[in-house]
Amino acid sequence: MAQDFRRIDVAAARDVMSRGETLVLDVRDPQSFARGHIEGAENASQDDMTYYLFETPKNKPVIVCCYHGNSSQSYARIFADMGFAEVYSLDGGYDAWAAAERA
Ligand SMILES: O=S(=O)([O-])[S-]
Repeated sequence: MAQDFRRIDVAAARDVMSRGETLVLDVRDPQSFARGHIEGAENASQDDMTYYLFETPKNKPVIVCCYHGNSSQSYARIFADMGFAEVYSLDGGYDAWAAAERA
């Protein structure tokens, strides 16, 4: 049975990223991404998803980030359904990440 994705907060996302190579996929629009993003994140449109789904090793942790943590869950589910072992959706999205950075 496919693993489900997990929702994580900013602190937990930082923990995952600190463990090593993690694919952080930011699914926001390019302008928002250009204004600020999680260091090392890749900006992915819906059209880019096939590439990431097929070119990313299934054992690499994937964190999906959107604006507020809603649409990222749909993307995270796709990765989980495709057999990725560790898939996360960032709760609160980039808004929460940026707020934590400012704190
Ligand atoms: O607004 S959103 O969190 O669904 S991208």
